[in-house]
Amino acid sequence: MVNKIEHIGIAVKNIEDANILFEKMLGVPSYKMEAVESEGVLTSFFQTGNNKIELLVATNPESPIAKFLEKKGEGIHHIAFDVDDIESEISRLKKEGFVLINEVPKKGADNKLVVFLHPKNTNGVLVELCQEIK
Ligand SMILES: C[C@@H](C(=O)O)C(=O)SCCNC(=O)CCNC(=O)[C@H](O)C(C)(C)COP(=O)(O)OP(=O)(O)OC[C@H]1O[C@@H](n2cnc3c(N)ncnc32)[C@H](O)[C@@H]1OP(=O)(O)O
Ligand SMILES: [Co+2]
Repeated sequence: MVNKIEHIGIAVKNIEDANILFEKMLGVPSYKMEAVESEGVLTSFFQTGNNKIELLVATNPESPIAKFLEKKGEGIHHIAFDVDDIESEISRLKKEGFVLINEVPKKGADNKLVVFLHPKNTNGVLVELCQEIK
């Protein structure tokens, strides 16, 4: 079962500038910055009530964020849903015919295991499922 929107990922070109902008907008500073080498990203997190905003900048040219910025420009990149049991969600969604980009959960940012659903089969929305690592 999906609990809630955990975060919304936003692709940006310059994370320092975006940090200043989002701090002004939300009235709170970024609470953490974390690089995820396997994804080629540097992230910055803002708490917004029960949910978060994740700013993402590319750290190498092969990064999904670099490709996204090239094709679409800055903007909303993905929606992440919080789940209790990522393995059971993976089997449920596979049975429902969804295409997973990775079937084995990988380590994401902010202490999470993550998998992605391909946007081609989800009305053009890149969906991330994440489970807290306990
Ligand atoms: C750290 C972690 C965390 O929160 O813990 C994160 O969020 S990491 C966040 C960064 N990591 C990821 O995004 C990992 C999962 N993403 C991927 O594997 C990739 O970005 C894909 C989604 C498979 C797209 O790959 P790639 O750009 O190489 O393929 P492609 O250019 O052929 O794109 C295939 C089609 O998907 C579209 N497409 C690409 N990225 C998209 C996005 N974010 N939202 C919606 N559509 C998107 C393209 O426009 C294209 O559509 P057309 O065919 O119509 O032209
Ligand atoms: Co994310």
